[in-house]
Amino acid sequence: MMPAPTPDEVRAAPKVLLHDHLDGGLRPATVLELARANGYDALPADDVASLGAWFESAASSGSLERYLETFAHTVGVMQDVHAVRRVAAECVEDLAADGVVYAEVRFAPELHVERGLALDTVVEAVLEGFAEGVANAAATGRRIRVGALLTAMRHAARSQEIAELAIRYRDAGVVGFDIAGAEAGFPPTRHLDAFEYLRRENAHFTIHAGEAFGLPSIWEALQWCGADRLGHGVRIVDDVTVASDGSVRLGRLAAYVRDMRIPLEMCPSSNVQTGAAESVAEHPIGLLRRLGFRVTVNTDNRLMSATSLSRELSLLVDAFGYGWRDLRWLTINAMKSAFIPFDERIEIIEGTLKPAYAAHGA
Ligand SMILES: O=c1[nH]cnc2c1ncn2[C@@H]1O[C@H](CO)[C@@H](O)[C@H]1O
Ligand SMILES: [Zn+2]
Repeated sequence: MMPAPTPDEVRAAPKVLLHDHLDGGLRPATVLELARANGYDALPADDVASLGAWFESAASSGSLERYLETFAHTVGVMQDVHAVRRVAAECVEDLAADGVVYAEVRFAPELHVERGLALDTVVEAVLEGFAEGVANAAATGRRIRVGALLTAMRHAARSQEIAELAIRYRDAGVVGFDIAGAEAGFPPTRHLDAFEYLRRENAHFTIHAGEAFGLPSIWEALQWCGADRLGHGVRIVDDVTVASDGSVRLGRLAAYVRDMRIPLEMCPSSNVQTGAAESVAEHPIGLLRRLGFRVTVNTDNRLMSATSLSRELSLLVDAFGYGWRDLRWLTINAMKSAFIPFDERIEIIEGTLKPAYAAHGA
């Protein structure tokens, strides 16, 4: 038996992150500083430790709707170019320090226009911040590549506009599109026009589905909207039957997801906080990985879950006894599922990921 990967080793290993929200990953100290600088006076705590603890506990309500309420305070301090750019730069620095070599970071431009910013300005500020973060990381010897995903809010009606924005910036660092927000009552087909437009533009998108609502949401996301990947997708297990003798039967939707290698952007800690999973040990990721679904591991919101990608992976090492081969498989799954061009994905897999995991015997 190979020794289990330690938290330090997992942090040092190159990792790939597909599902991380910019407005869910601020440093608590930055939230405080920006609030002071912008006159945002609604923060629930006024020191770094209590504010960090507040986010994690307020987000652990067992409901997605209550979890999402905590974003009022991060979005609240991200309403000017300086703040947005700073948060984006720090995000990349933090991911690079955690050993992430490729990340797709998402945000909803429409949430950052309360004080008059134009949508284009928000996107440009984020992209500039990413470039700054990449340069700062390089100065400390860490190489990371970052792409942006533009998110439209599913309860709102701006998805077509946001999809057009994603296409406008596709050659400047935006690699895809997403919808997020409360899932129950807001099915993906509400935004069918935007998805059809993106498909005509040969663009990529993922859809938050199967997190706080079940199979119909996943089915619409794939079969009506044409999503390339699923944000979370945990409820796909509702279409998997495990008999008492251990034999497994997949329903038609689960079979489609596995057969078509649809990437599942799974976020263990976030799912426990919103009640989508009972605990990390009982997270469907264990079963889905065993069955060979294209599982990827993600952070969702590092601030609200007080986590990092290496921590999420280490939680799985503890819960499921994952070793280096499992970590390599999850990481390569994620890189294969990225929205950048095929040749660039292969280069990261062959040039960076495989050699590093081979050094651990995987
Ligand atoms: O796990 C999630 N499920 C659904 N929506 C989410 C999740 N995490 C964050 N957001 C929503 O996405 C917006 C843009 O980043 C956030 O403001 C939050 O409202
Ligand atoms: Zn999410």
